[in-house]
Amino acid sequence: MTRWNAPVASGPLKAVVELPGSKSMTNRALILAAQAAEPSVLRGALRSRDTLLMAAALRALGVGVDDEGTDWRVTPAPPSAPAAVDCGLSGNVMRFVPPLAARAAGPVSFDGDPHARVRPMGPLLEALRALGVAVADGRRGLLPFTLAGTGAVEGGRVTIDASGSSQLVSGLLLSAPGYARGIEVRHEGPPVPSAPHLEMTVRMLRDAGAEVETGDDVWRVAPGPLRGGEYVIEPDLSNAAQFLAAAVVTGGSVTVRNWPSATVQPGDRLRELLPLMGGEAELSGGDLTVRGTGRIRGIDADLSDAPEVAQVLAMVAALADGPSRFTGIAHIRGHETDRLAALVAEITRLGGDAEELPDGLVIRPRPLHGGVFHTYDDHRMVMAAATLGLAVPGVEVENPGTVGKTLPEFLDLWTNMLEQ
Ligand SMILES: O=C(O)C1=C[C@@H](OP(=O)(O)O)[C@@H](O)[C@H](O)C1
Ligand SMILES: C=C(OP(=O)(O)O)C(=O)O
Repeated sequence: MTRWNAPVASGPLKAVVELPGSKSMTNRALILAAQAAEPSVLRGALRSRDTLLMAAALRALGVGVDDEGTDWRVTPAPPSAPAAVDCGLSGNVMRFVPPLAARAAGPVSFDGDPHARVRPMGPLLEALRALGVAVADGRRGLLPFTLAGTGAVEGGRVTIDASGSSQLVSGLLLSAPGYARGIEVRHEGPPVPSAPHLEMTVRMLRDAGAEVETGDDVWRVAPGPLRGGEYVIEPDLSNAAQFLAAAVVTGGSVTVRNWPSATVQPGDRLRELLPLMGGEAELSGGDLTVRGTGRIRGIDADLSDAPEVAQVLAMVAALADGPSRFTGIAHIRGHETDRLAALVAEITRLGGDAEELPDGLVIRPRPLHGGVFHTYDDHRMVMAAATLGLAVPGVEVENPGTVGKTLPEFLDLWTNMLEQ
């Protein structure tokens, strides 16, 4: 397995970064465009493992997807079977594709990377069963599984516990316009995380012409046609975390270009979170600039709305002048790896002091030293390690290529940021 020596910043950074498209928007646009009444084009689509797997899954179901370059063309078609879908390690693919594949007449099998086989799927599969779809899941509620649809899904009411992932709800909603009676999804259980991603699902469904009603832990999608057309994909703001954090860590300034002035992406919370940790954030002329002040402060933050930025913020916290507490993120134990355990293990390995909470972690800064930083096939562990490495010499990052999941150009962008 390859290792990458995370570069130390030689001083305060002054850099401008341009980021590729949002994974979550690209994957939603693909699923919606696949069901539309006419072809669509996605402008600024993200080319990464998770979006290419989504494109391949749709092609396996008979949808036309031309994923050359970053303007992707989708020619819709009713899902067809038999088909086999590789989910890789993508939560989007494993939760968004089955509700669409359920409409095919015949078997569609799903599998993924070894760790994908432990990510939560049960509530979604139970919901499909309740909607009349035959599901063969030998290891109940987990990958691999096979759906055997009849060519149509009746739809109707389901109640699920989506505390493990908001994607369990998003997946059901995104394909519901094609169900005979649409869907009503009710959540019962501990809070659903990642509210902005649910908002993204509702917005993108409505923009495509679906009728969606929302209430307290209940979502209704009416049956009806979706329109195709043009999807303009915003830059991935969750992937901005490490670049903007670099400004705070080095006491410099980093600008991310083309920051949307209004967005439902959870990464937009960086504008409020990084200032709490000692930076200053300014959105002007369509770009977001974060400036470090030379001081890094610990914080107490509920990250249930933005779990994707937890790992990078944990590294900033490990370099702060006081302790931090991050809560509301119990469910990230079910992400690409058990992210709470991984963060505690890696911070501790480098001499730090971190401890798991039932729903998060506490970090008490201590002088850190270099060493191998294990990344557990988790792209965001690589990005977090790079952030720490700016200030801690000798951080050797295991398997940096895993960034290909959402940002294949990460190492180039990082090096380029340091050389500006
Ligand atoms: O809907 C989406 O595109 C996502 C929802 C979130 O999942 P969780 O609700 O499991 O956190 C997020 O962490 C993931 O990266 C993408
Ligand atoms: C949790 C993540 O991804 P997913 O659930 O889409 O695999 C992520 O990208 O941080």
